[in-house]
Amino acid sequence: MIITVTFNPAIDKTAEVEELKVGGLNRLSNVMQDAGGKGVNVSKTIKAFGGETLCTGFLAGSAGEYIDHTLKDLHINTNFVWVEGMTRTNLKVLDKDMELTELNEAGPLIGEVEVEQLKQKICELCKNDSIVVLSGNVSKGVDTNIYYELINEIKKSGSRVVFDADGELFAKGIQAKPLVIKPNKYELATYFGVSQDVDNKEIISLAKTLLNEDTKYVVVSMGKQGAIFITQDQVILAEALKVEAHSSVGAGDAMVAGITYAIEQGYSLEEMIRFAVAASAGAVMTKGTQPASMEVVKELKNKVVLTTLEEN
Ligand SMILES: Nc1ncnc2c1ncn2[C@@H]1O[C@H](COP(=O)(O)OP(=O)(O)O)[C@@H](O)[C@H]1O
Ligand SMILES: O=P(O)(O)OC[C@H]1O[C@](O)(COP(=O)(O)O)[C@@H](O)[C@@H]1O
Repeated sequence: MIITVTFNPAIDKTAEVEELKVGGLNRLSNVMQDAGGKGVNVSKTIKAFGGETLCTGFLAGSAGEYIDHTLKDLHINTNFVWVEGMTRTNLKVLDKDMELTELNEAGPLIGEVEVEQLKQKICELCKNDSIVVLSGNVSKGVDTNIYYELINEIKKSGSRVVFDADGELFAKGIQAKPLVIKPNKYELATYFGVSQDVDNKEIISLAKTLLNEDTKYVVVSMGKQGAIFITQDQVILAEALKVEAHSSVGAGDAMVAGITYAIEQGYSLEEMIRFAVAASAGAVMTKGTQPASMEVVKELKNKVVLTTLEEN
């Protein structure tokens, strides 16, 4: 079972505008909304692959109810901790050139008691063959040490962790050595304090320092430039697929879902990469944060171009 944890889910509102005018009036078209947030998107994608998944995290108010119902309608198991306030709504605006502007709310304030409830719930849900995806921002009131603590607890139960966060959450979380880390290029550059224009050679040498006895995969996603998969034995560059883009929101989450599903299914590294890159390209082809179907992903995965950059 793949368990996803979303500390700060969101209704993702995606809308289009000809040209975004900062400080001006923008009239939006093609507005749509999805149940979102990083882990929620991962679960939606796993379900689209035919996998079994459960979503946990915090939900609040009518926006939380919308997310819970939407997931249940998709036959995704949910087991959230309900808190006071309102789950956030994040606005994603795409202009005619597919340039994306994201306006993400902070989310409800979470108290220590609720954090403890969620920690306990996650520990109860973990079986020794579970894979737990910890991804995304946390709301106010949650200590940035949270992922570090959770990864340690989850590993004690014998479960494996796939981790996708940024800033302090990332910096602290990776110290607990999750199985997989998926920073994007900018998150990696920020963590190491290097230029955002970092080249592939430097990305690889920095990412390699994050590998250890437990962290076996570091995946650096680079948007349209593809992704680099780094393990102790191999470094593989996967080009992004050239697809008709409708929304890149959720592409990273689809990649995380692809990696997680591949690990659960016991795919080879090459199959994992093909699957993850195809899943992310498939997500780009759909509007909003809708996942691509398994049929589309299977078709796309044969088109992924891989280059082995290093092999031991
Ligand atoms: N415009 C695009 N066309 C095709 N694939 C894309 C595009 N944008 C992203 N992807 C795929 O999605 C993956 C994750 O995207 P990225 O933007 O790096 O993640 P994140 O959302 O976590 O920042 C990329 O490695 C790539 O394979
Ligand atoms: O938790 P964060 O970092 O605020 O991100 C939340 C947002 O990220 C998303 O999960 C999309 O993430 P990606 O584009 O990185 O896949 C949205 O659904 C959501 O609004």
